Amino acid sequence: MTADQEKQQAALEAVKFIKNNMVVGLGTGSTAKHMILAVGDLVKRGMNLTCVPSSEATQKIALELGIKIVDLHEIDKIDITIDGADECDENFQLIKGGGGALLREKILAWNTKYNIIIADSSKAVKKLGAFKLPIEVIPFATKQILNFLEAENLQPIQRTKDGQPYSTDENNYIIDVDIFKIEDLKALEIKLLKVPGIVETGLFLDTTNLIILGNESGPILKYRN
Ligand SMILES: O=C[C@H](O)[C@H](O)[C@H](O)COP(=O)(O)O
Repeated sequence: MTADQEKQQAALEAVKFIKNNMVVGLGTGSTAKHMILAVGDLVKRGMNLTCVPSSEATQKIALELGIKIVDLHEIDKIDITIDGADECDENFQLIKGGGGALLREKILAWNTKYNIIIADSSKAVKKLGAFKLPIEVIPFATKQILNFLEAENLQPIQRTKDGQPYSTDENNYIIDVDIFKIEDLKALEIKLLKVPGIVETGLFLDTTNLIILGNESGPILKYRN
């Protein structure tokens, strides 16, 4: 089974949790794309769903499929959000934001009753951090934040695209840092979010309810108690 087949398998398993009349949060990325396609099929078959996209890219795909999209301010709470991850560990902690969508994704996750993460099996790790942690920052403060992260030994690298600073849907920049040696991720999160100009980090430490991993002999479902 290829990684992409595992992603699709996890996505198809996850959409089974979607029921009629739900408000559904749509994640971002290659795994989430399989899920959005499956949500499009549910809608075509007559299911009434209202969806909140986590990025401009996801919104575009969803609209092309005829999925009803609303802004977050138009609804109160999201029933279920299905999203991908760059890494997940055994404690339901995640690194997200490889595709730059971490800020809106985290806002959706925070405002969702039930969060499902879908991934191919390579995303499940013993310890987070082989994947660099994305941090979203305000452009005005980028230089000083890079200096701060350097002093913290986090080996910051500002993300670029076509030789220019990478810009998020919220017109911010991304700095990727190395957290592999960090033991206390909660303390790191608190420290980072205290820095003026750091808007959000790609650490999702306590929002996930269920992780679905693609697997050769059928999807693996890990429920958080
Ligand atoms: O910013 C991007 C998101 O956090 C994605 O969900 C994450 O990067 C995983 O993407 P993919 O499913 O393409 O590996």
